[in-house]
Amino acid sequence: MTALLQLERFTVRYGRLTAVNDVSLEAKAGEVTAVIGPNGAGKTSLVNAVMGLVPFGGRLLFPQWPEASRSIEARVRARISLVPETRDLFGPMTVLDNLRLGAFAVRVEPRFDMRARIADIFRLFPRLAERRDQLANTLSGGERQMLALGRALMLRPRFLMLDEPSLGLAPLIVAEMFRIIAQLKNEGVSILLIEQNARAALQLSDRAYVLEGGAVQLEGRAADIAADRRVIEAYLGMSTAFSSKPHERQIGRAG
Ligand SMILES: Nc1ncnc2c1ncn2[C@@H]1O[C@H](COP(=O)(O)OP(=O)(O)OP(=O)(O)O)[C@@H](O)[C@H]1O
Repeated sequence: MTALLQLERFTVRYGRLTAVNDVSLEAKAGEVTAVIGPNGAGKTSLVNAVMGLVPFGGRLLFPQWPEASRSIEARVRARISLVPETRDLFGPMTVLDNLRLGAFAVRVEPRFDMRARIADIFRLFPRLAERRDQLANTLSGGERQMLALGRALMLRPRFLMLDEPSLGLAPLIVAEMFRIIAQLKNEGVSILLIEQNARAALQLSDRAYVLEGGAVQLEGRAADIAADRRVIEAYLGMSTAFSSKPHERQIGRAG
């Protein structure tokens, strides 16, 4: 399948600290590509640099949209979207206005229909519809994550990057979030998924990369990575968000 994103010897440095070291990675069309790894592995640095928010070394290519690697604006115009770990909502603005801003870059396109797009998002997240006039900074953690994802979807992204969509969410909301990511995948959105919740990420991914200390330690089909003894010991032993045993579930901040 065709690659949407190709990284070659991709490196991110902050002064003397190398956060991402010589990473080669490919994300293919129609697939979910997961990047898992512990705190400080370089996952956020990687995805922020791919979006153009942080400088990088090495090669970054969007083979289908060569112009997209030039600037953040060009990436957005190519309908590449990032939901950052920090959510970055416009706190003093309403849910509705945050969604409208998500389509800012494409609102002049022919046949653009703001109402239809907002209706799509509200179908996906009925909770947001109920809170359409509420200010973003008064939403719960789970609602904020829904709004951040909804805002990114206003672009109708062809390539969606999600940085820790389950972070800080209660187990039920985490399950809901992964259900929606699976639905987006079924609708044909190509996704780069950064996650610490390795079990859930590997379940819905096609390919996966394990990042540690800024470098790729393992890569392959998600099913093979999930069956790898080192991954089971390091990442899957305690990651039990979907465990059927309540006492094993992760304790998350209430959504
Ligand atoms: N702006 C920055 N300036 C200096 N160092 C940074 C900066 N951002 C990140 N780092 C460092 O780079 C390394 C990788 O951080 P990064 O946030 O990319 O990791 P991560 O895998 O996303 O971690 P987490 O899962 O905890 O979010 C860390 O050692 C971090 O302290």
